[in-house]
Amino acid sequence: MKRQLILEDGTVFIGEAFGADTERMGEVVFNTGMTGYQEIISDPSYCNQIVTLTYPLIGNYGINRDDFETIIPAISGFVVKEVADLPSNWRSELSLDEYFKQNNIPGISGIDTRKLTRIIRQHGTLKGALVSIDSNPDEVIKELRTKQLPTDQVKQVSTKSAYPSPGRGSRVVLVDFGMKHGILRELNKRDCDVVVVPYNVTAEEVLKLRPDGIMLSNGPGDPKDVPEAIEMIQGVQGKVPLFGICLGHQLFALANGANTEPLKFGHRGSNHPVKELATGKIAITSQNHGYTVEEDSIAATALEVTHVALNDGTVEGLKHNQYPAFTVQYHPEASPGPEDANGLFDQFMNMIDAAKVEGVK
Ligand SMILES: N[C@@H](CCC(=O)O)C(=O)O
Repeated sequence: MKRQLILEDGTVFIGEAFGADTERMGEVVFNTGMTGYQEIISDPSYCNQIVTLTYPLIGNYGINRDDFETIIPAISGFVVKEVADLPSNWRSELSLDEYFKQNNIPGISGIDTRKLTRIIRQHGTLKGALVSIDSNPDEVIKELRTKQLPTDQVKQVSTKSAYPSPGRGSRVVLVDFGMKHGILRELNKRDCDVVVVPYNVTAEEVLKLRPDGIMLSNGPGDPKDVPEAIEMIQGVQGKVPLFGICLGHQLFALANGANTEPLKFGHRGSNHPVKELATGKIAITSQNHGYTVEEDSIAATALEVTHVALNDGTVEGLKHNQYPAFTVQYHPEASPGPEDANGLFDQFMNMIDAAKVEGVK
């Protein structure tokens, strides 16, 4: 069966349908990772996005029980050059086609993903739709140009109520803006007594849980669409050590008076080099973000830039000058991707231990 991928700039791609027989609209973005498609399709930060992978053969090791980043995937659609019909791996339980059918996600293959990626790079991120071969492209293009995509993605993917993930170590309140399981895995590995809370938790509710540390998760969309989280961060920082990842990093910046802005086409891949300014050390990192903290907005705040991207010089890490609080734009939990930055979770544990002895100031 044929299917169309239509972009708001008027480009129409025709390819083979796989996955669910349904139509979806979303922001079209590309990821350059050569492996890790299972983690990518289950990363809640891709909510409302149609993702294309630049690596040409996808699905060859199937879908397994262990590599999910969430239970219910939030991605809107998937675009590949070639999809493997017969996955081969000892852990594989489903093909990509079967998984997408089960989760009502449409896919398209047989597309020139190099051409698509070039269009996104030149035009910037743009809206697109996966529609049936019978749809009229002109009507779809008109709809893409006039219709706004939803801005409540964080609400869509965050937990509705708090739940524990118990351990015997430090109590960490993990604010779920669309949390990847990898973050919870890293905290559990360190025996943290984690309480996962919804995105709209108040500072009072967080402090009532008597946390030793607060973790701000990744999540989809524009950080400016989550004002309640900015207020919460202002109410907890300086009282408890804090660590933020990706959307959590952007929200921390906004809470301290810095600004965020959209990148032309984002950073999405598993080999983005990042430099730590204090040591000059380079880490190869996993990234997935469409927004960035505006560098010029930081000077007037109590924040300091700790890390920068080597590809384009954008801000990749921040710390607070007075409080035990630091954040990164990239993904130290990896999944997928390199684990060079995993030590940041240990840094957070050390910060928590120091605060237990010395207090937070
Ligand atoms: N949604 C934010 C953050 C992504 C994330 O937290 O993974 C962005 O695209 O910049």
